[in-house]
Amino acid sequence: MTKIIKGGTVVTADRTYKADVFIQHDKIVAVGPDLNHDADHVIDATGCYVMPGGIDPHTHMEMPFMGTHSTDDFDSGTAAALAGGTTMTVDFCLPAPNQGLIDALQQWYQKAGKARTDYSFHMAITWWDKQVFDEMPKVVEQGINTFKHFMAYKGSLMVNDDEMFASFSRCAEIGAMPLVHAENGDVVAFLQQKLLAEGNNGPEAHGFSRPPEVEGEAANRAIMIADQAGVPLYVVHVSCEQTHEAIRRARQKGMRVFGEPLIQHLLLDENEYLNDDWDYAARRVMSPPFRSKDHQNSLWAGLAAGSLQVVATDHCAFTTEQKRMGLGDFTKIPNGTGGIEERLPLLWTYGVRTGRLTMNEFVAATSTNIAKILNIYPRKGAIVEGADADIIIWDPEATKTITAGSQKSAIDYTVFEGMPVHGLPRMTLSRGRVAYEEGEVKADTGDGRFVERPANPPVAKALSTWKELTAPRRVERAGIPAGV
Ligand SMILES: NC(=O)NCCC(=O)O
Ligand SMILES: [Zn+2]
Ligand SMILES: [Zn+2]
Repeated sequence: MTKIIKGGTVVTADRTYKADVFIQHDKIVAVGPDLNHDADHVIDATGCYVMPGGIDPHTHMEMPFMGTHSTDDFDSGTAAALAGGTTMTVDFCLPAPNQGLIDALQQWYQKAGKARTDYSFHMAITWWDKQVFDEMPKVVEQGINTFKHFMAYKGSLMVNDDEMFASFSRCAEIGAMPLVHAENGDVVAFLQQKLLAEGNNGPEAHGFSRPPEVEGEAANRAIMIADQAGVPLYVVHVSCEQTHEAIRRARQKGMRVFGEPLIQHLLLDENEYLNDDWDYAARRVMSPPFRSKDHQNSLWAGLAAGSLQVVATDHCAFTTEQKRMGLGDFTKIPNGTGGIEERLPLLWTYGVRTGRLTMNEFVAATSTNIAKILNIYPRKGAIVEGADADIIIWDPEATKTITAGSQKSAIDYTVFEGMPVHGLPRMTLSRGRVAYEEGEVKADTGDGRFVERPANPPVAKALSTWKELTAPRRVERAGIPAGV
């Protein structure tokens, strides 16, 4: 099976140029101007950009959380992904208390059997003892090189500093990278109880209970712990200047820290929680919460400056009925919002079309940077010979208004309802197959494949080399033997 994409403009993280793309089976085998290869299918990309498929490194499909499960599973969630130009998702495997990592992984492989996109997992460290320590290298052997730590959700997913330091140190030993959800869970728990006691029980109190300082403190703490453990760090859902500042400062000091804003935090602000309609506000409850416009400006600036690298979604979609579990007590509203179908069109419309990002920065933030961080580049995140043929044919002139009625997600609303977008995928190819075209998802349930991610990405190797070189060393003194 061969295909040729003709007449388009290839946009990658570092170049924009007129070129055709020739695909054989699941791989790109040639990229260049006016290719005259014979192909079984010709795809006309005149007037379109040809870009690497999006990679969303932060999703929660069918996530067991807060007494329920997120409603988009790997089937509906990855259908939505393809419709929005995303060809790979990375979900979080969450072991239950005392459950082994490998055991939990079997459950996630089973759930992900329904995926229509390629996928991988981050393994969450939700508790700590020798079994977890022993199983971490086995997880890495299975092609998972990232471990997630929740510094919030006290009493469920949260880990303490000692557990985090032990796990980060283990990551350093096995060439893996820790991720953190950075919020001070103890302070959040205190503020939640205080607000409830004062009669603040509506969804707006969710925002009051998680101020930016709570996030910035935790991010800074995780960064310093990672530095002591000698390991790179990836901070998920960076929502505010305080966290961005901590990341920026660390990077300026040479620390290997990455930051991931979400499309929701870039575009939706804290006023959403003040809406008169309880359902409207509750649907937007996620952690960290939406912030002020100043924080949004900081995140956009970080993407342009390179201090923040990746735009994700944290797609974790609950229905209105599920959100109503928190009527009368905001702490029981399942935390999470959707965005996997809208991420690329929104970032294009409000990033590229406004001049806040270049097209190349758009590709970097939605695909290439995370492919490098996750050590799957250039198999993913690139339009080059030998890469997987995960490609978007992007029509920069296509428009629509986002509405729940036409989304692929299984929930009954979208937090982006009514927002116009200008720039949409006309076609999405996943490993050379047409997976989405003109409104229709063509990939079947189960077409996705697990993508193995090898340990020791270049940044981890460089950092461990440097840490070894600069490690404290005993000064040898004449006449004083070691151990005295
Ligand atoms: N973000 C959120 O509110 N829900 C999903 C779980 C998490 O990432 O914290
Ligand atoms: Zn989180
Ligand atoms: Zn998340």
